[in-house]
Amino acid sequence: MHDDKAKKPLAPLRGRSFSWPSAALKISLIYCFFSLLWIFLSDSLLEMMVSDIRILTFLQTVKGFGFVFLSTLLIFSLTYFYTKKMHSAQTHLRTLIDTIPDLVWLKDADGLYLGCNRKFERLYGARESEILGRSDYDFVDTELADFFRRHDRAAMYADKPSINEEQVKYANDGHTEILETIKTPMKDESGRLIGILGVGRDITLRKQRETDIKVLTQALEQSPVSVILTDPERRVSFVNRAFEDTSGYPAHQVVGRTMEFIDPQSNAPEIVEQIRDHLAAGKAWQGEIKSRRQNGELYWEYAYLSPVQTEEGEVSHLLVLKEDISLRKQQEQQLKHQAHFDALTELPNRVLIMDRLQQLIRDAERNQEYVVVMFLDLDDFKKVNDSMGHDVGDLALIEAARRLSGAVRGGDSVGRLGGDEFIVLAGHFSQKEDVQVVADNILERFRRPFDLGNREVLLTTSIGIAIYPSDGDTQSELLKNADTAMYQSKEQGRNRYAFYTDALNQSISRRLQIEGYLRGAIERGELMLHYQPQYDVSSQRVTGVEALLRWNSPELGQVGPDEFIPIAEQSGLILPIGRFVLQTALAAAKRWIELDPDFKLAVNISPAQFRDESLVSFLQEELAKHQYPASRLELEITEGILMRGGTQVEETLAALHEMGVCLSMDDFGTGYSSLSYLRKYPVDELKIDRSFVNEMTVDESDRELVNAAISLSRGLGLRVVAEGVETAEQLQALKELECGVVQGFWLSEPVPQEHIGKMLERQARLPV
Ligand SMILES: Nc1nc2c(ncn2[C@@H]2O[C@H](COP(=O)(O)O[C@H]3[C@@H](O)[C@H](n4cnc5c(=O)[nH]c(N)nc54)O[C@@H]3COP(=O)(O)O)[C@@H](O)[C@H]2O)c(=O)[nH]1
Repeated sequence: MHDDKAKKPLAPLRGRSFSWPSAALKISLIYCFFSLLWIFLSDSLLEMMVSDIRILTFLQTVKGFGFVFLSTLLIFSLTYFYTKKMHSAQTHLRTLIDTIPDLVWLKDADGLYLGCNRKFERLYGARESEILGRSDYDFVDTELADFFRRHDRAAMYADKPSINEEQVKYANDGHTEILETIKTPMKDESGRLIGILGVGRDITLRKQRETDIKVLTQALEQSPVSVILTDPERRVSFVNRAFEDTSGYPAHQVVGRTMEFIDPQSNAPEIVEQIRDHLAAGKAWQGEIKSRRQNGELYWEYAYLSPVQTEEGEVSHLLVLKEDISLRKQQEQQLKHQAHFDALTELPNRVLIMDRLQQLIRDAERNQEYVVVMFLDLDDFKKVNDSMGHDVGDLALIEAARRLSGAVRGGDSVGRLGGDEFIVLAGHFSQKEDVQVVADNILERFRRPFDLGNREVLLTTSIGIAIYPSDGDTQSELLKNADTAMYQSKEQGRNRYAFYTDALNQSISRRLQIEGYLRGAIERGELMLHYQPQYDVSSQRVTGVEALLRWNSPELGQVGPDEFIPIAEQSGLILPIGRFVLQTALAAAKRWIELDPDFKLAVNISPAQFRDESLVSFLQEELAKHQYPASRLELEITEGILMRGGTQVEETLAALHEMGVCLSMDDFGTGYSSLSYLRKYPVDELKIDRSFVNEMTVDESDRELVNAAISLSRGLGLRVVAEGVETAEQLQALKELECGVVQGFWLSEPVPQEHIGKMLERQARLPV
């Protein structure tokens, strides 16, 4: 391999004469032929023509000069002709080598450059003449030069062309290329190895494309979306892993087979048709479809079907992308369900019920029928929730929903509006009277106690009924009016139903008006207190007063507390109002207690105030602020508060008692008048309701009841106050029954604050 000849550098590619031997031979032979011809012909001819030896000698000399001249001319012509021909052949070859976009070089067996083309010059940043006779080690780092050398040798040893890839950096401008290099061992005519011819082709772009295709293939393969590629006849040529995983079909079972993209059995015919039409027209289609897994299970997919076109516009493939959207569909279903159904009871919620009502109204309008809207509210549900906990409250709501659903006909709807409010919609009534049957049926079902976590609780419902078209012709109007009627049934004593009426509507409007104007009445200074004196029967002196709230509304005029206090109760306004009353009354009574240390201030406390957990601390603060003795304050509470009972009520009562605040049971005799409350709770006073006092002089039984109340109080050591004394006879009768304290219009109506001071100052006595 390493022979001496091979080591000798060959002429560079530029200027090398690869046809020189044959051209030289041709010239020599032609010259030889013509010379010999000349010699033979010219001498014979001269000898034939000239006999004179001198002339012959002269002519031969001339002929010799002529021969030299002609042969010189011939040699020049031939050399010129062949040199020109060779040069042009070389130039062509050179141009060819320099023009091809590949790198071309020739190295001897020792790795010394024998020639290279222009592109190669750029690689090493040197002229060919500077490269010749030098090796790669003179131009690139050792590692790369070793690499080149290794591959050169491999090709030479193998004695056949070898291909390898290499990355090179051009010395002229620093850019890099990936080359596919073909190294071919070069031999001379005798078959001796001269060296190695290298051709390096820039495959950077091809490589980049290959990488791109690889990445794309990997991306398709790893894509979470199912990818299917088919030919125009729907024969599958590729499916990715997501397709296999989602559909359950392994690739080998589908590739090569014809595939339908949509299952006509599971999808709407119009969708199937749409897809077929689109694809037939060479158009893309996208949308939701139902697909079937290999195991037969149906699932939702979002599909994108698109014809793939060649540059010429021919459909070469169909690309199908599909995403499993079953989970999203399921969530959508859930959301839809949540948007329309109550999570606890599974009943339709307000949105759906309003929708159904609208539908019922439309049907009823067409068929000249009635639609019934029943608004239901569970009575005392709050009590269940508060006393037994929300979990039990939830059980009660579920059971109520079950009972309501069982009480209506198949086509009727039961819904939950929220909290303990339900709605029943019943259509197709031809006469209003039938409505009562449904309402009675519902009430009947609530008569049985609810079994709530090992406790039996009686939970009734109040129903308000509005009927289309007489009570409204829109859903919202009917619902509002049914709600209004429901309040009416609550007020009428609960566990009953009430029909909506116009009068009812008016009373509700008034109620709403009052509530509206009552808001901010304190801040606007519209509320004030009057005080009604209470007289001690034995001393005949004013011993105390009852604080009574007055509201002078600029818009509504004087509104009585018996009208606005219940509204304040229901709207929650009673809390700030109640605080205002206590603060104002304590501020006024502070002066009165200075005039009479035994003076007693009575203030009405409503149930909502009593449920307010800050009542005790508020009172403590106010009593301290006004330096008013707790024992001189009396809170008038109704039996209702005690009836509701519960831990909070008991704790508040105990705390008030502890503070020394007196408790008076107001309106005694009108409610259940359960004597057990008097034993159970720390009550200090009974206030006999004015309805008994009013009648006691005309009705013996009322007199007896008053007598009984007084005796009971005496027996239990309680103070007794008779209210509503309107006549001298009534006062006399109470005196006879030895009633302790009296109060009433005959003695004094509720009066402004300044009157009380004057009364106390002049030590006003009972009118005789
Ligand atoms: N929670 C609060 N309730 C209050 C407050 N102020 C008043 N009220 C309650 O409103 C109801 C109506 O009160 P009012 O119109 O003030 O009537 C009181 C007296 O004016 C009336 N009364 C007194 N004597 C007579 C009489 O001889 N005849 C007659 N027809 N009425 C009379 O009785 C009402 C006082 O009743 P009572 O409270 O039961 O002692 C009423 O229920 C008030 O409690 C308040 O600030 N907070």
